[in-house]
Amino acid sequence: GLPPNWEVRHSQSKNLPYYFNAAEKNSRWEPPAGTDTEKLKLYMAKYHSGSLVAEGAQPGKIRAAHLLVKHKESRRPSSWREAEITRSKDDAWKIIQGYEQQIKGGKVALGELALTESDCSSARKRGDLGYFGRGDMQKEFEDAAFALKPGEISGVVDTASGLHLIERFV
Ligand SMILES: N=C(N)NCCC[C@H](NC(=O)[C@@H]1CCC/C1=C\[C@H](COP(=O)(O)O)NC(=O)[C@@H](N)Cc1ccccc1)C(N)=O
Repeated sequence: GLPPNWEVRHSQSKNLPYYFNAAEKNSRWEPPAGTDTEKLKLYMAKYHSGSLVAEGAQPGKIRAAHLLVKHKESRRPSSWREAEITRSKDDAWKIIQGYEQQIKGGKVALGELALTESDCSSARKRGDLGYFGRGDMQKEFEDAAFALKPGEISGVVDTASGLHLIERFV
């Protein structure tokens, strides 16, 4: 709800709601102090029902998380977990295949494992890479990610960074 005398109006030109005070005859873009923002968010969601897309989604972009296991042949054999990564590529394969079995066996979520095991800085965000489009990631990663349906998890993807498992969200 809004404080007394305030109402939400709609700006056709900007296709955005604005706040109008009938008593003071002034208007503003941001909600006046004392607005119950929880209800406001609900109102916004209802108001835009259907037209409100997930924040940040743009056509052609997807959102995914990954778990990266680097090895000594990685283009940058270092990470927040390990200053110098010396495991062999073979060992990295065994490790990430174990993770794949745990994840696809429903034992643990990819994001949960990424938190502690991923050699990418996105580990602290459970591997979440945010939205990205074609051209942002290395080709093998991009092709694998875009081939997934939302909610699906890839097999092991081999890039110059290392070995990845990818979970596509959107
Ligand atoms: N959102 C974007 N556009 N960020 C730029 C991505 C650059 C891109 N990266 C890759 O293709 C691989 C696959 C995913 C992560 C990644 C590699 C590396 C780890 O490997 P390394 O580079 O040490 O070899 N992690 C990153 O880049 C991180 N900034 C990803 C990230 C971390 C936190 C929040 C968001 C994104 C590339 N073209 O090299």
